[in-house]
Amino acid sequence: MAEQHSGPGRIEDYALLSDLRTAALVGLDGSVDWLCLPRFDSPSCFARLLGDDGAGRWLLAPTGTVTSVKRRYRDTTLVLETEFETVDGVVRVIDAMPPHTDGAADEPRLVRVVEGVSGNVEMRLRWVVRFAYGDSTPWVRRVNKEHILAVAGPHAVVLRGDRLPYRVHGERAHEAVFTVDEGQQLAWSMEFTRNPDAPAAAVDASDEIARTERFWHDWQARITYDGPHQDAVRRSLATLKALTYAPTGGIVAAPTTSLPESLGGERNWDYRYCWLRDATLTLLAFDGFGCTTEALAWRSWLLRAVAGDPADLQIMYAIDGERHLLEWEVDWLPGYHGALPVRVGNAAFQQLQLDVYGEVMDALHLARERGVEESAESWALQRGLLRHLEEIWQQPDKGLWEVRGPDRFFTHSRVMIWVAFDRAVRAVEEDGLPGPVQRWRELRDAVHAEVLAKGWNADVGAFTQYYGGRELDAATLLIPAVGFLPGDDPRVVSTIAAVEKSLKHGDLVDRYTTVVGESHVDGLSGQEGSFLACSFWFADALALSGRRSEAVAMFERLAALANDVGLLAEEYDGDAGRFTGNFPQAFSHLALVNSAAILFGDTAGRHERSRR
Ligand SMILES: OC[C@H]1O[C@H](O[C@H]2O[C@H](CO)[C@@H](O)[C@H](O)[C@H]2O)[C@H](O)[C@@H](O)[C@@H]1O
Repeated sequence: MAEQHSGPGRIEDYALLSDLRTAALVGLDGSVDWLCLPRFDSPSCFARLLGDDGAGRWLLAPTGTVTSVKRRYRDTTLVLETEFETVDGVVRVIDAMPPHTDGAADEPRLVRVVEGVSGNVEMRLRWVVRFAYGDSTPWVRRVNKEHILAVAGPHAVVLRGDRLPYRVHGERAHEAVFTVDEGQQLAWSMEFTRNPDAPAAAVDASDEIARTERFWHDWQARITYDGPHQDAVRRSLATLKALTYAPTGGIVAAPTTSLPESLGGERNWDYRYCWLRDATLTLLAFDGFGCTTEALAWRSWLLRAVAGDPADLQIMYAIDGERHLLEWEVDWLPGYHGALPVRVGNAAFQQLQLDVYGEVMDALHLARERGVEESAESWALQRGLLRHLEEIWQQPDKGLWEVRGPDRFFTHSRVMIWVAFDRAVRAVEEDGLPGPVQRWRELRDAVHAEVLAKGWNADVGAFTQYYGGRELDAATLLIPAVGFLPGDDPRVVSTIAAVEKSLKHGDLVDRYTTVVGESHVDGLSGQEGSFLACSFWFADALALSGRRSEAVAMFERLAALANDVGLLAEEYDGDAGRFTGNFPQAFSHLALVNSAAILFGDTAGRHERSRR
């Protein structure tokens, strides 16, 4: 009984399911501890991840002692198999969320099947539904022999299955205990419904699992990568696809909120939104591996989201393009192992982060280079963005790390402003698109000179985090990757050495220093884990500076940090040997695939072409 009421597992204990509209996290203990319905950014119906049993969960696991658990996705798909070994035998739980396909009028559904592999194993199904991030206990009733309905206000789910649970005396929970014999198969499905009085008809769980498997196999067949580390690259690409909201093409940074960047700390953020930075980099990753459809879908999303006045550009939007992501604290949830606050919404939507202009221009430029035809609307949008950038580029900003401290002239932001004007010039020179190329050339050259004069600090021997400062920032490792300077430029080589000395611990690289009393640049207390994307960027910078074999070895060690099913969180706490931050995170996975492209693909040419 104690286990039933305990808190969530380690972050690395979770596996991801997604139907391309929302996602679930399933623990090694067989418990679905996170699910928001019907969208990634909807309120949760299972939130044990940020609390305990009372915040909602769906457990399906042996009642007795489990002697070992093995887990895997079927091939490169998102059909998850968890095998529990007990003294009485072995059972396999199969979990899947059938993907939404274009135009289908289906609703999100989670399918769970248990198969008896050997012996006779007693299982417990415990179903605790709490809507509104654990705040709303539904009215649960057995409508007929086939289904149970849980309803509270606007939220409703239907549970169907071979062994429906009963209300546990004295608890707001439902349970079924039953034995699964060798060769036996039992199935359940839980579906979101907008019409509790007439929910959609029952489905066949095996068919739904087969459909899910087929979808992911077909999707993987489009990936063109045939280099080394296929498993890691394909799992990362599938994870990025799984974070895509199919109805609009928007991409969430992660499916979770408030998994802490430092265990027990306050650096807890809601990532269930579409950042232009993260989404743009994801687009590049997709496009580099043959997923042009996703690239086009994202470009349409961008055109819709940014439509209107370029001065209104935000750095992030909701997955449907909604602009207001007001941040609030869920004060009734205890947080992941006590890490408070739990936040919903993200105040960063109002920040000025100038790097975003460079990322958008770079992504659309590379898409053109790879044969994605430019559209009139898309080029008009880019010209509008550049017009606005011409007016604001001399302002300080919050930088790519979205600091909550004062605005500064962050070196990385300034480099990315250069990227924006550089790609504009090249659109005219190389692709024949119309525009005021001479003005853009002058701006490009002015920013370049400014960064070399103010971002480079000869005393420190590095490009610093912001003009006039002495602190370092791993984002400066991107300088060769975007073509601002060649990888073998002495200032780049020296910056790599400085980052190595101050921000790198083993293979793990911090974003910047968070030592209290030093910089306070981010305006937050406490420290954080090392940022996995920065760790991959370090490997990229090594490769681009000519140290390829070291880079490959580092890439391999970093890729090995993924959990048993190939997933990466935002950060890694090297001391605790644990994942921290939201999970799985697009930034980390796209850094992995971009590194693979640099190390094992033909993308190196991109950097050559980008040099001035
Ligand atoms: O750590 C402080 C900031 O953390 C979040 O931002 C980070 O995640 C974003 C999404 O992956 C990424 O685009 C950004 O570069 C990261 O710093 C959070 O969203 C911010 O509100 C917070 O200030």
